[in-house]
Amino acid sequence: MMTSTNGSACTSNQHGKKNKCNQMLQRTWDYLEDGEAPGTPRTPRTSTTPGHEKCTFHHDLELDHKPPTREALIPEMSRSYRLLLGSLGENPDRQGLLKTPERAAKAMLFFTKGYDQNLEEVLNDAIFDEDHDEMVVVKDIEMFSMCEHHLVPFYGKVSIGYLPSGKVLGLSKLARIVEIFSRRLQVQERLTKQIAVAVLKAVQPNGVAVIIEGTHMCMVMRGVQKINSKTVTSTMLGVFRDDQRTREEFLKLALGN
Ligand SMILES: Nc1nc2c(ncn2[C@@H]2O[C@H](COP(=O)(O)OP(=O)(O)OP(=O)(O)O)[C@@H](O)[C@H]2O)c(=O)[nH]1
Repeated sequence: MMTSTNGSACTSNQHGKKNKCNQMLQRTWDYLEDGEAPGTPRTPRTSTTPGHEKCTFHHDLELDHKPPTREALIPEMSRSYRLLLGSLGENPDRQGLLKTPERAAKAMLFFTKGYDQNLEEVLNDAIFDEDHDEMVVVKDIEMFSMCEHHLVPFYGKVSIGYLPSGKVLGLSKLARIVEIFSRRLQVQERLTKQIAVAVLKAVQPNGVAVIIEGTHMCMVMRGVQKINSKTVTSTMLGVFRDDQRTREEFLKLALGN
């Protein structure tokens, strides 16, 4: 993990592109104003259950806030895994498999625990006023997610950069943002964008850049079985999108050894 300060970092002011950057950021802000959590499907909230107003998990699933906790899902999930074992021709009552449905249910809840987190709670107000307007990069953040097409893992590393505009974010919070959105059923492209938009929402910087390098087990263990293939996705917002030098500096810092 690193924070990089480089005297040659460019800002939107230096390159006279502030208006263009602002337009880009404004479009992203318009997008944010529609949704409570970045990337959350814009479905109408149906529940008024007190205490669950910010519950993106139930929002995502369009449930009416029942059951009240994710743990309450375990019995039904366990029953589903038991059926699955039977479908595989296994005997779910044999000694080695007796607790497997419940273990599998708990594991799946862990793999998708991001549904139960929201940005505000995770940030915990660790946003600091700071007169620092040069690039901050945290690179090689480990990421584990679940492919929404095959329900198998994809994993890799995430690098995040932003150009502060009066506020900086606690460094660990960048990694926590990765956890919120990776611990869900995902596609890599959406994950990349959600992370970038969350950083934008948190500190309203002059720009955000996110790059993810992922290995998809659905392409490794099955299907096309290409064990060395890697998928690289990026999202560039604000000055990172508009200014080539800024983008190049980020890529050098994020991808360089
Ligand atoms: N764009 C994108 N595609 C993904 C991601 N994860 C998995 N996929 C792809 O989703 C596609 C699903 O294709 P289908 O043809 O419906 O499913 P399939 O028969 O299992 O496909 P194969 O994997 O080619 O065997 C595959 O091409 C996967 O590689 C992701 O994060 N982003």
